[in-house]
This record gives sequence, structure tokens and C-alpha cells, in this order.
Amino acid sequence: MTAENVDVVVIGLGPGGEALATRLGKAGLSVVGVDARLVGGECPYYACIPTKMMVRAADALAEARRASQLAGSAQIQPDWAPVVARVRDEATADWNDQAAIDRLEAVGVRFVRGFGKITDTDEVTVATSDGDKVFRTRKGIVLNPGTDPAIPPIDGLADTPLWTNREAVPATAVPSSLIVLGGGPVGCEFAQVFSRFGAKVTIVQSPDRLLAGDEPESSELLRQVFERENIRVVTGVRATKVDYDGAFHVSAGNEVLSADQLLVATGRTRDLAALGVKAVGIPDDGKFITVDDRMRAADKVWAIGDIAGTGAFTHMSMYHADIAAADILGEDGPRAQYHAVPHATFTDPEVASVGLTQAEAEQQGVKVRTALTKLPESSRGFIHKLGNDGLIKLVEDADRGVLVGASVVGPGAGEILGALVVAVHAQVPTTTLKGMILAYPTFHRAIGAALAEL
Ligand SMILES: Cc1cc2nc3c(=O)[nH]c(=O)nc-3n(C[C@H](O)[C@H](O)[C@H](O)COP(=O)(O)OP(=O)(O)OC[C@H]3O[C@@H](n4cnc5c(N)ncnc54)[C@H](O)[C@@H]3O)c2cc1C
Ligand SMILES: NC(=O)c1ccc[n+]([C@@H]2O[C@H](COP(=O)([O-])OP(=O)(O)OC[C@H]3O[C@@H](n4cnc5c(N)ncnc54)[C@H](O)[C@@H]3O)[C@@H](O)[C@H]2O)c1
Repeated sequence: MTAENVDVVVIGLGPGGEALATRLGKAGLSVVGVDARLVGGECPYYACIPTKMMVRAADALAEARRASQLAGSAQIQPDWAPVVARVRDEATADWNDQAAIDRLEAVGVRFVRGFGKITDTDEVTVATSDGDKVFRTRKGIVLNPGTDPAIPPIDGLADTPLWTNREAVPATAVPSSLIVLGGGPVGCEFAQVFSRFGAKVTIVQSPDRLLAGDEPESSELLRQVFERENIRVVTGVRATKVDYDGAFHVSAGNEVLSADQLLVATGRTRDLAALGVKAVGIPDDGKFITVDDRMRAADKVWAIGDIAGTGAFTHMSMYHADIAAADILGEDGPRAQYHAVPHATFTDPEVASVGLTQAEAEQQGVKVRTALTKLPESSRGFIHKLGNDGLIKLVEDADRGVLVGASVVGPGAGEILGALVVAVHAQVPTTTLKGMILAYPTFHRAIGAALAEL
């Protein structure tokens, strides 16, 4: 088969791949963007955007329920139909990516729908509905394949009509009861959404706490809020068997949990062998592709996004895209650094953090000093009253006198975190931070209270 010569092929057009292809196209390179599914990847169609629309709706219900104690009587009749309509019409255009394809083509990028595989050094073969297309690349190949939901090998699970995020996002009805397998960000966000819309929800999480990558204090606070909202949280237990007879029956620990629906949110996976990475010397038996600080994975091969293993977030994929694009264009761009990576889980309260947790800092041999303040004890927390659950925890490198990590739980925690991202990123001395004037009465003013404890 004759190969077409192009400058760059981008395999997988997640948020990073789409941004990178756009930038290279604008710079005048001949770029082929390949995606087997939808241009934009998981985030706009099955993840960040539609789930945060669901969260927005669920939060509106929670605030309306709080009104009766703060502002008078409010009649609430949850209705999933507006959520279904927003997700279908506003977030995903009914899971149609034509607008994204048009945007790419407008900057000269050629889009090919199909499954891309590296078949030789500098060569990509795309399996399309019209047969294979082969491209030879002058400048290189960028891998942005993202991840699929991982389905754990639990006896009886595989053949059931389980949900992952890809079925939960387009769901047109709220199940009356739901078991959520996995208490990470995906599991926690969906659990609270469906619970607030009326489902009886149980989370089964194998580690001993929710959001196991966050601070233990954040996990514990979220568990308290969830239990207060009648979400059952079962931790330290692994599901061993699933039976389906029209309802799901999950054996976990000493009990069998039953529910109408099962949502599997136990992490993500990608088959590297199917991507053909071995052809360019990249091991294909791991979970991630190792990259350097310019996102280089092999000679003339770059890997960006979740697959690089530096944090599975849209902002990370976009960050990688900028760095790899600059390298491909021969620009002297910044190198990747990861000492101040932020993330927010959009539960209510939100759980957000940047940099190292206390445990991570201690593992790295940092002489750690920590401080913790509770938001209900702040003026703004006192005023806010219902829904004021929250905390701010700071992790300081006591020798250097700078913050190396911070966590915020609370209303708008992802926004409050912004100030702490600046502090950790720029390594602002703690003494300088202590001199800041923080507006009264804001939630972020509690950062000052935490700093005073250091
Ligand atoms: C439910 C949920 C909620 C989330 N919420 C947030 C959030 O609020 N904030 C946040 O920052 N992150 C969130 N994330 C994570 C976020 O979705 C990902 O980190 C983000 O999509 C970046 O992924 P990526 O760029 O690596 O690729 P992806 O978005 O996974 O896209 C990869 C693309 O590559 C394609 N592809 C793969 N292999 C091939 C191949 N061989 N050939 C052709 N095409 C291929 C796929 O079809 C896909 O379109 C969430 C994730 C989930 C599951
Ligand atoms: N707001 C956000 O930024 C956001 C939201 C959702 C997802 N994400 C990203 O997407 C990725 C995937 O999220 P996720 O929540 O699916 O994965 P995760 O790996 O973060 O959490 C899954 C949890 O399920 C547990 N688990 C695994 N197998 C289990 C089993 N058999 N039974 C019970 N528990 C089990 C894991 O130990 C883990 O604690 C994450 O890396 C996250 O960064 C980000």
C-alpha cells in the first residue's frame, strides 16, 4: 500500500491532541489527526463537561433543600429531564463531533476517523471503515490515546449490563438504587449526583477511604457528608462476585449488596500493544508511556495526556500539548515540571489539592510542618452555615520555608485553591504569604488562619 507523506500524525484527539494538532496546523505543518471515537476525547462527551453539568444540577437541588432552613419554604421535585437535555444538547451535541472536526479542518488539519497504530519507525497505519490508510511522518508521531474505563476481573461482572462513565453520562433515567464500585473522583462525583436525584447509593471502595490519593482529612470529611446525605460508604472491601438477575447482587466482604444498577468506577486502562508502540522501542506491557520533560517518548515520538502517567486531568493533557508542540516546532519552550499539579473533585463540598500530600512529602524526606483549619470556624463558614463543611490543610517544607502542598475542602474549593497553586508553583516564602491581606469575609481568608498555625 502506498504511504502518504505528512509532517505529523496525532493518534488520539483528546483535549491535548486536539489542541496540539490545532497549533501545528496553524503553524503551517501538514498534520493528520486520527481518532477512533470522538474528536475531543473523553472530557467533552463522557467526562468533565457533562458530569459537571450533572453536578451543577445536583448542587442546585441541595441548595434548594437548604433554603427551607435559611430562607423559607421551597418545594423541590427533582427532575432528571433538564439534565438529560443539557448533556445531550449543550455538552455533547448528541455525541456528535462535527463542530470539532470543522475547527480542525479550518486550520488545515486533516481528520481521519479510525484506529491508529504505529507500524514502523515514522509510520502510522489507520484502520478506517474504508480500509487501511498509511502515513509516513517527516517530523514525528504524537500519542494522545487517553484511557478506557477499566473493568476489574470480578467473577460474574463482565457479562452484566453494568455502567461505566460512558453509560452513566447518557443515562436517561435515575436508577432507584445504585452500587458504585470505586470511590475515586469518578465514583464520588456520580454517587452524589444520583443520590441527590433520588437513587439509594452505596459506594464500595477497596482502599480504607474515599479519594485515596487526597489527604486523609479530606477523605474523612467527605465520608461524613456522604453518610449524612444517606450515601452508604463501604471501605476496605473488595467486591468478589457479581450476580445479575434483573438487579445486581454484589458480594463484598461479609454481605451481598443489591441494587438496580451498578456503576464501575475503578480506574482506567489503555492497551499499549494495540497502539504498536513496540515498533518504536517503547515497552507495551505497562500502564503508561515514560516521557521526558519535553514529552518525548522515543526518537520523533511524543506522548501526552493520561497516558504519560503524570495525572489524569484535562489541564494536564493541555499542559503537555503546549510543551510537545513547542518541541516539534523547534521552539525553546518551557520544560514540564510537576511540583504544583492541582486537581479538584467536584463533590459538594469540593475536594481540591495541589502539590504533595503530607504523606508524599514525608516519603520524599521533606521535613514537614502542617497546619489545618476548619471552614465552619471561619467567619464566612459561620455565615454560610448549611453546606459549610470544609477545611484547609497546608504542607510546608520547614527547612525551605515554602509550601509544597495544600488541600482545600469546601464550597468552591477548586476556586479557593487558586491562591495556593500560586504559592506552591512559585515557591513563595511562607513568611511572605503570612503578610497577605485577605478579603473579609471570604472562604479564602481561611488560608490566613491556616498559615498562622504553621
Ligand atoms: C467521569 C470522568 C470525569 C472527569 N472529570 C474531570 C474533570 O472534572 N477535570 C479534569 O481535569 N479531568 C477530568 N477527567 C479526566 C479527563 O477526562 C482526562 O484526563 C482527559 O480527557 C484527558 O485525556 P487525554 O487527553 O489523555 O485523552 P482522552 O480524553 O481519553 O482522549 C483520547 C482519545 O484518543 C482516542 N484513541 C485512543 N486510542 C486511539 C487509537 N489507537 N487510534 C485512534 N484514536 C484513539 C480515543 O477515542 C479518544 O477520543 C474525568 C474523567 C472521567 C472518566
Ligand atoms: N474532577 C476531576 O479532576 C476528575 C474527575 C473524575 C476523574 N478524574 C480522573 O480520572 C481518573 C479515573 O478516575 P477513577 O475514579 O475511575 O479512578 P481512581 O483510580 O482514581 O479511583 C478508583 C478507586 O477504585 C478503587 N478500586 C479499584 N478496584 C476496585 C474494586 N474491585 N472494588 C472496589 N474499589 C476498587 C481503587 O483502589 C481506587 O481507589 C483519575 O485518575 C482521575 O484523576 C478526574
